[in-house]
Amino acid sequence: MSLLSLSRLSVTRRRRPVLRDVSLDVAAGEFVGLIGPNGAGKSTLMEAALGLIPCEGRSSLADLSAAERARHAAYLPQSREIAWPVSVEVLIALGRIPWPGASNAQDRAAVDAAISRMGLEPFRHRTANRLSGGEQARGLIARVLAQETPLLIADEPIAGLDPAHQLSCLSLLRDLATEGRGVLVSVHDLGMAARFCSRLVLLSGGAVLADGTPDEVLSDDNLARGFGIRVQRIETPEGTAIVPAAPL
Ligand SMILES: Nc1ncnc2c1ncn2[C@@H]1O[C@H](COP(=O)(O)OP(=O)(O)OP(=O)(O)O)[C@@H](O)[C@H]1O
Repeated sequence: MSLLSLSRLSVTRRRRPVLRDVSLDVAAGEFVGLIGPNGAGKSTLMEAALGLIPCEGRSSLADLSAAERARHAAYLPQSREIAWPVSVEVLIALGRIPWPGASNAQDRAAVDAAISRMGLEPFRHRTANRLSGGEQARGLIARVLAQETPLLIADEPIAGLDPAHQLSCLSLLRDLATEGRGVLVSVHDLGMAARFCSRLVLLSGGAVLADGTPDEVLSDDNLARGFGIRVQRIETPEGTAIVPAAPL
């Protein structure tokens, strides 16, 4: 079942095309990683898919009302700004706004589960915007989880997280996909993308350069064309680690 369908999305910014004719589907059960160099159009693709910026082409989310869309897709933007000095618990509970008919018990269960999944119990009553950068990032991911949507779209969810939390965050997102959600993330760490995502989409210059399994997409040729780098591949018990070795 498709949870997101993008057909020929194009975005122009300051009269410059930054996304060109991108078509992409995310099905239930898929963990799709968007990769590509800085400025490739990853954030733009997510914003256009969610209807947050004007675009040409079609996103299936555009057919939904704002309320329906918020119950279908949760979004973690790249900016980690927390505007108000609310507690972590209240910040996460904001993810329940799309569910006005939910009982208090359902809301509490969703918030408690999100706090537990992101290891935020010690921070529950702390003021969210006075936490460290990584702790704030985990609070915002928990807010996305509390939204309990079939589709999760997260722009660089592991940016700013320490290695242990990077692993637990991607492992959690993979588990959610295995449970039948659809997950679309952007990620810069190619090794982590290869290890956790079921499918990768490589964007370059606003267009899709490659779309397939991590092995297919992370070929030497694609990495040279997409990122202008040569990589070293190291076999580990957890799979192949991909280390950027040198610019070409
Ligand atoms: N608000 C904006 N106004 C004008 N141009 C923009 C705006 N936001 C992004 N761009 C441009 O659009 C292009 C794509 O940006 P985008 O943020 O989507 O890239 P990205 O792949 O997410 O990059 P990064 O890996 O650095 O986060 C870039 O050239 C960027 O300069």
